[in-house]
Amino acid sequence: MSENFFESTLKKETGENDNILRPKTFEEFPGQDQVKERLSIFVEAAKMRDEALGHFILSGPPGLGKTTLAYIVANERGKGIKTSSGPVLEKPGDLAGLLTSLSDGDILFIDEIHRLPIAIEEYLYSAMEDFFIDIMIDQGVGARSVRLNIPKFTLVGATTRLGLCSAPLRSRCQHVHRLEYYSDEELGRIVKRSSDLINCEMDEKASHEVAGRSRGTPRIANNLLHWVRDYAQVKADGFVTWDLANKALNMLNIDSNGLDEMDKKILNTIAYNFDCGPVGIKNIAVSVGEEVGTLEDVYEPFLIQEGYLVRTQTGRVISQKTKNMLGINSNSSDEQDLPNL
Ligand SMILES: Nc1ncnc2c1ncn2[C@@H]1O[C@H](COP(=O)(O)OP(=O)(O)OP(=O)(O)O)[C@@H](O)[C@H]1O
Repeated sequence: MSENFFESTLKKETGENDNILRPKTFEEFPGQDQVKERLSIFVEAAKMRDEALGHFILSGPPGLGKTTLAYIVANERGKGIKTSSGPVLEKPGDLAGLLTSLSDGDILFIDEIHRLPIAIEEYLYSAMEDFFIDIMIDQGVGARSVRLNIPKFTLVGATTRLGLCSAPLRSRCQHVHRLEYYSDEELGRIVKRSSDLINCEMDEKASHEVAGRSRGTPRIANNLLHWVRDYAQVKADGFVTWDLANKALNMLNIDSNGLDEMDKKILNTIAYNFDCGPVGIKNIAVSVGEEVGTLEDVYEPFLIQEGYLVRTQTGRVISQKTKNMLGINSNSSDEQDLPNL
């Protein structure tokens, strides 16, 4: 397995099994209790008034369930859902096509909404507020504007970077819901549910091991579960014991804290190449050979949340917890001699 296991696993869906594993109701969705409660009240109220839900944004790191929650809201409201993503919508016509294909009350889910081109975003404003868009037809002297009325839809935007969503877009949304990393206990429930759905037998200790190494992220938990199942099938009789899960996960170079090779590379780089920081994200990206955006979206949030990394005004620094883990004595003048992770 490559050192970028988490990155690749976060960027794409697992494949055919993924839809089976996607919860379809709030009830089936462990974790994110506050967000779920707020959304279920929101849905219930819209149902009682027989209205479209107000527009809202789901923000948080990749793989935490933003898309899944949008589908659940549509399902619980009894309406349809169409999906697209910010970078895919290039021309106003793309957006017009999507909007006119909706029915009253449907959800339009736009992933990576912070990457919508500004011209498209401006079209979206009148659609969100007054349910029409003015489209320009032809160019030059023959150019004219045509008004298209569109159904009363609900925009659900998903973003990993709330800070990059424009103020006009945010102000047109009724709520912003922030998804947090899952606890090991919640991930344990997700692993149990998924293993039942894919007919993978495992003992409780094994499912806790998978949960504990999943960086608080259901998508990773599901992908690790598939790997552990493959391993147990090839190396044993298919039943996943703790020992087999442990061996399978060690093969992916994921440690017991859920840190993978890239996490360790980032922490080591700051510690040994940049004197524990502060160091700018661009320098880290060049040193570890990764894109700035991936570091910011995928790696940093978890490292910060778990207290390994601190973001300061002058750059990133490693925390005391990381120094302890690396065996770096804060007072030592010769840190280069100390062991790497
Ligand atoms: N609370 C949950 N319970 C069970 N499975 C979940 C939960 N949240 C997410 N998943 C699973 O994890 C996978 C990833 O979830 P989802 O696609 O909704 O994440 P996302 O936040 O939209 O990610 P991205 O930002 O990359 O688009 C889903 O296929 C689903 O099976």
